[in-house]
Amino acid sequence: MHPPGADTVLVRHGDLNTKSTSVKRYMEGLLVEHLEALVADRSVPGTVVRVWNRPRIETTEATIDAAVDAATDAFGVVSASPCLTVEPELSVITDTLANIAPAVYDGGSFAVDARRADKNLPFTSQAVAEAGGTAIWEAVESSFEPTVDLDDPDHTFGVEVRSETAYIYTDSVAGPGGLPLGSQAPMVALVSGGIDSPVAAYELMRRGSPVIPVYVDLGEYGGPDHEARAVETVRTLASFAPDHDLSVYRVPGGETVSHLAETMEQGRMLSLRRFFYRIAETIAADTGAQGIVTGEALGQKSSQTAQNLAVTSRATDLPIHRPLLTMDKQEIVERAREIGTYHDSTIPAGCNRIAPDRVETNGRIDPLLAVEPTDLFERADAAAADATLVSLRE
Ligand SMILES: Nc1ncnc2c1ncn2[C@@H]1O[C@H](COP(=O)(O)OP(=O)(O)OP(=O)(O)O)[C@@H](O)[C@H]1O
Repeated sequence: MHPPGADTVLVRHGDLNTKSTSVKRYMEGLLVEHLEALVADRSVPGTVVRVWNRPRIETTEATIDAAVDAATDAFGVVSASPCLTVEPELSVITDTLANIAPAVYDGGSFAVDARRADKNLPFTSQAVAEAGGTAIWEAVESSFEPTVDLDDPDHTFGVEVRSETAYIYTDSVAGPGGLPLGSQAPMVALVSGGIDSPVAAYELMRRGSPVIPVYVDLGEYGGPDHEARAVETVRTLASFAPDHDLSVYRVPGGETVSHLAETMEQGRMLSLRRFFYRIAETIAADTGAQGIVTGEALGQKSSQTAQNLAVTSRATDLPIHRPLLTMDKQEIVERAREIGTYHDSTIPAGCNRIAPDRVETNGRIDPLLAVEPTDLFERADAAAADATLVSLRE
């Protein structure tokens, strides 16, 4: 809940603080641009102000919650607080705390968490905490029996005093953390539209890599809503990145998928993954992407045993990033729900089964190469060359 009158969002970042001054300055610039794009895309009125260590969004009280949502969707943001801004004077700060306390305090323990960014101010953060605590106490004691708990309070009144302004807040909303989008090189994301691959793509975005989504059309094995699932999940990912183009590369793979199904029994699923990776590699070469991201998790499927990942990975020299490798399915599902891709991922796609009756769990490269179509990679290159772009803009 925001304090009455809050019209500014204070934005905190985390991993940027481990960087050198020049890198941090560059990344803060990216973060501010990204915040500006999110705020504009969601028609939140206001201005993003670039301040060393603490960017902020100045908006209105009516739109403060939407501004907090935008800030906490930005990659690199650890948390954001809707704030009141006042003069950095002790009496003004304590009066403000006394004014907002009755609206946000409804019993239980409280604490004042005071910080001072400017060491030249004529009062300490301890003085703010003590005077602020007294002011809050006196404002609510006629209606409640307040207690102070500095370790685990029910209510925290935050005060951050900087040389020009003091920020007063009662809530901190968690952001995704990570690094600003665009601070790392782009990656090709193989997106099937299932539950896992959109989460994997999101994780790379969270660490700063824009993704180039690639969906391989499986032809008669895909089912009527297979492509829709992929495109809709990417649309959700794109809502976190309005300043990046997430048009989907739709690659016609149906003919090769049918060929694999007709000509291979053992190893078919491994060759299919090798076909995907090779397509991704080709598109990466065209787009400057520096790696491939997939939704694979160790042992989740027969094609994802340690042996099979070793065999399939040999199809490309590019690094294959598997951010979900060690995650359990339930964790991935929870993540998909948080991000908002879960619903579209569970649209029944009506896929036909490609997997053979007896699945391979212990693949080895030489036996596989003996049965795999010799032109598999030429097929992948040709399919990638025939890709069409699905724009997400209506
Ligand atoms: N049709 C496809 N187009 C693009 N990439 C795909 C496709 N099918 C699978 N992949 C990639 O290969 C990975 C492993 O394939 P798998 O068969 O496990 O996918 P899935 O279960 O259909 O979907 P997901 O892994 O997204 O839940 C996926 O996470 C995804 O990165």
